[in-house]
Amino acid sequence: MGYALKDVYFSYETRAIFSGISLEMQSGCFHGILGPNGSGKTTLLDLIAGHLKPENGDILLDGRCLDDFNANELAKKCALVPQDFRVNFPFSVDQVVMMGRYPHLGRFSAPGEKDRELVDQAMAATGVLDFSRRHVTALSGGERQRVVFARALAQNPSCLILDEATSNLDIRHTLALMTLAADRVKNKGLTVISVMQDLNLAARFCQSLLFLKKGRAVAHGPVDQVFTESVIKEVFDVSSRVYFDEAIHCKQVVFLN
Ligand SMILES: Nc1ncnc2c1ncn2[C@@H]1O[C@H](COP(=O)(O)OP(=O)(O)OP(=O)(O)O)[C@@H](O)[C@H]1O
Repeated sequence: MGYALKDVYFSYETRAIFSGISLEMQSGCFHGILGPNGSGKTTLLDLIAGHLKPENGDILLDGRCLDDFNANELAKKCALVPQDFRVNFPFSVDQVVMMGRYPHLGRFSAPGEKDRELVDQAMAATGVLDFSRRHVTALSGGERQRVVFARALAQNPSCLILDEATSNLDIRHTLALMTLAADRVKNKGLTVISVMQDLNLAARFCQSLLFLKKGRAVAHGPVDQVFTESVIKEVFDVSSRVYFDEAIHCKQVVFLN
């Protein structure tokens, strides 16, 4: 189970982004999506999160067409951490993270003890507890990104969709959040689908990689099979050396251009 795209077409007005893409992303796995700027990565995430609708073709989640889920059902299953999150209203950090619980609350019910507990756990895991009373409008980019990550964790989804979710984070917080996501994949069966710009981070934390170029899946499969110099050359037009790094037990790349 997981996501299946079947012959999906999508355009922004007259600009075709996907012209019949088909692929599967298994549940309980850490998937990375890589590709040059403009290759369709964010568009793909918006399609699988149900924010955009395909013109043609189907997107299935656990065997069920996305169109058949209502917004609340989908929000219980998937949480998206977008590339850029801005709010103009001065909500506190705590309030924003609690928003992750809204899909789980009854229509007129207030958050209960369990909701509070999940919010506190999510804030602790992302290191935002120290500034939980501050306004999100007054945070740095990296602090705000961790708050949005915490909101997604509080949502307690079976699928976490990350759009360059660590792009503003320092290396310590980047490694901490990637490790947290990978641990939940391993121990709790979470599915993670993450757009990443950093190839080495992707090779280290993902189990499966999808390389997109101009809306086409150039390579898709286990890291060991698709993380190669020839795929990187074809997708990014950059020469590289891929090697196995003994210190972290995974493939890594250095760029030669
Ligand atoms: N709302 C929109 N209207 C029209 N064109 C759009 C819109 N959003 C994105 N595009 C175009 O669609 C293409 C794919 O965009 P997308 O954001 O999916 O790329 P991406 O791979 O995520 O890029 P990046 O690495 O720069 O974030 C780009 O050429 C972009 O200019």
